[in-house]
Amino acid sequence: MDVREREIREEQRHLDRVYRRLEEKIHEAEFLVDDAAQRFRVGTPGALAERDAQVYQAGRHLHRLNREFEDFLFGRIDLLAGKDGERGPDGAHTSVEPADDAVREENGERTARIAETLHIGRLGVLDADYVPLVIDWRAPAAAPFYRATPVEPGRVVRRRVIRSRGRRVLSVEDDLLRPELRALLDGDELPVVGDGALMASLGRARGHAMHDIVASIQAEQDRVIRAPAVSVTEVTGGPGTGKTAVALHRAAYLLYQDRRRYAGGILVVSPTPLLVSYTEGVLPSLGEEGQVVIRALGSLVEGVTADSYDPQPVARIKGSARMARVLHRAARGAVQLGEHPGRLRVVAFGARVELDAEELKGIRDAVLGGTAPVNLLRPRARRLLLDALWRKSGGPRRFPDPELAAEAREAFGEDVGTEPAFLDFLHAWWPELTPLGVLTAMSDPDRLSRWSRRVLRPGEVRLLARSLRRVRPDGGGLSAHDVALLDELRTLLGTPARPARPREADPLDQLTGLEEVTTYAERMAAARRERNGEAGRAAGRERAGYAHIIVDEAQDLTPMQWRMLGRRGRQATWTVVGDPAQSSWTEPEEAAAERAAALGSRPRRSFELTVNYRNPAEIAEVASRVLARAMPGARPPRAVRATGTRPAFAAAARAAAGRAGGPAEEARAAVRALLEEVEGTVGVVAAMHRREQARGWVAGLGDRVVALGSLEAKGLEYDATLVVSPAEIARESPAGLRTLYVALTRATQRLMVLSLPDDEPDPSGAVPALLRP
Ligand SMILES: Nc1ncnc2c1ncn2[C@@H]1O[C@H](COP(=O)(O)OP(=O)(O)OP(=O)(O)O)[C@@H](O)[C@H]1O
Repeated sequence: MDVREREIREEQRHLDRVYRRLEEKIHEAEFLVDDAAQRFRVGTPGALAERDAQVYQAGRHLHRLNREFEDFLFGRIDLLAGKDGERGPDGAHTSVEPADDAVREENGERTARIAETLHIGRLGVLDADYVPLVIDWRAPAAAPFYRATPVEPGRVVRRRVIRSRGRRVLSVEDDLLRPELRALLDGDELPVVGDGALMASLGRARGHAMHDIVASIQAEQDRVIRAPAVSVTEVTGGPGTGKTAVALHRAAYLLYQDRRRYAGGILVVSPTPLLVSYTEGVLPSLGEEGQVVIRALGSLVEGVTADSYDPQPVARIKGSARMARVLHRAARGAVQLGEHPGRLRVVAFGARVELDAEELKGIRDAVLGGTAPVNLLRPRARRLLLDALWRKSGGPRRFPDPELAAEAREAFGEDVGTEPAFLDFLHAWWPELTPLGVLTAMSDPDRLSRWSRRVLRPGEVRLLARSLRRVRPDGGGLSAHDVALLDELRTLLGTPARPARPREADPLDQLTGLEEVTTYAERMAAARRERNGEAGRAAGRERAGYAHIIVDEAQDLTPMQWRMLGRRGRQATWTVVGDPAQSSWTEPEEAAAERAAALGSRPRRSFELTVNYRNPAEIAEVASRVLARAMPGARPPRAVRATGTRPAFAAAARAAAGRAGGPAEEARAAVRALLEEVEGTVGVVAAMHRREQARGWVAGLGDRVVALGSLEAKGLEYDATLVVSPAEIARESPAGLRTLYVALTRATQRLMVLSLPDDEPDPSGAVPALLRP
């Protein structure tokens, strides 16, 4: 038997032991759950609450264990003896540094004994004697698995990544961190198998979902993941440096560290729904669900989902901080659009009393002088109307005594203020406004031009009004940029108080311990309701604020989007990841100001990721030519591997570019070639205006192929990418070159570029002008 097989067998033995122990735990948990009802009937209330909490934890645990993780156990470290003999709560020794006598000189050789072996997995498992069988990847004892490098190995001699499927160990890959040592494990020399797990995992074919990287997190990434959650953690790094992966692992780590603190919920914000569906499986695979909500920017407002894209010039207007002023005026202007008779007539003291248009306008202006949200100003409007009617009906004259006058005024308010004539008028004259109602009211160019005087230019007003005409009363036709406007309007309008409805049990609250008084049975019932779909809503329900907010692709947020996020994170700590070189937003200073306002004056901690794990060096090199044009002087991340294959170039003739369907034949031929070359996915990226065309090109080529507009490619990756017409993508907006840089950095194996005549491909190699050195 060769070394590899023997080592696989050994890990298999350990995995079998782990599963046997898990099964015991599952039985224990089942027993506790089944037994719950009886135990409610005995004991003091305090003891019951405690048991109740235990049962609840057991139920959660059971649920997680039953999900049969794909690779429950994925790592192992073999360690030298530590400086002190102390053990942490997970049963492992805590010392990071080796003991002074851990390494000895024997026969001229440096020799050491492996004193401790730890297995790392998705959950911690102790055996019946509290000896750790598996250490949770987030536990302090697991940190050396990620942190140790040959330069600073600490106690780690060998790091092993174990790949398994279900209960079967498939392979092991080792890194030797102290190659200078002769290390002995149980008297035998420590065997080393394979040549590193990172390379093995990077070379693997990709699917349509992102995978966790727990088995191969690198030291610079680990430092971000485990950074203490001081107020704002900022992470920058070029394409493929693992920013998204690191952000998601950080969410899991924070929950593990302090579940109670983050029970307030963690919000992860992604730029597009495509990126949400690409990444949403990662946290469940790390055993974290429920407390983390992943939302696209266009779905941050409850009950609203953006389903369309704005052309760049429109997006620029909608995203601009200037919109805050326009919306302020629109909210206050829209309240004047209600249809009403133009004057108010009531009967008081047996006579008719009337307020004419002029008087009403005076009152409205006075009400709007208040700073409260418009819908919340209605009680003030009511009061000022009644005051005016009281004066006009001669009330003050009738009651010279101030005390009597006050009483009479109150009675007057109760009589007149409840008359149907008055109530109908008030509802029409001070209508309750909805954000969507105001937004659609802005689609009238004359009105919009009034509301945006001296803020937007006439051309901008026309563009914006035209774009808003697409929004339907049911909320259809909204873009992600409209959603930020709706959110701003929601704040400007306010929500009037409604009669309280009985409170639904919120599954998130259950984890906070705030509802300690609820019984286990109630919580199980809530969980059942959730499974039945009632509370898909609950999990995704809008919260007033989050405990931690993670912003992915932060460079793309517009000022209005930062304002929307800021409102959700007043009390939150933040992790903000992004890459200025990939920004498709054109006014970075304006966005920086709103970003600073959203994050507040809290202390910041910044990290930079420097290694590109996605693109082979050959692709990274071509992309860096565009980076040099887009941001002269910017440094691209260092690609960690090479494939030996250079990007391929093809050119379509002028006739193809102008055809109704675009260069369909050429694109299909290119995709077919790429499908032959790679095992996994192929992404076709074209300028936004060719998005629909591009979908047509790939029709019928199978579900390994996806076609996207340039702005949709953010954050995604494919084994092979076909980029169609760099020149068109670059011309789309003032940030077009950066968008092109994004498109060129999506591939993990192969890149092909299809040029149109405008790309000015060089006649010999078809390399477009923008991509030539
Ligand atoms: N330590 C790692 N081990 C294995 N794979 C990794 C590691 N770090 C990153 N990767 C892989 O590299 C790819 C890029 O990661 P990710 O998408 O998180 O990068 P990014 O910085 O967000 O990129 P972009 O800025 O282009 O969106 C992913 O396939 C990810 O799984």
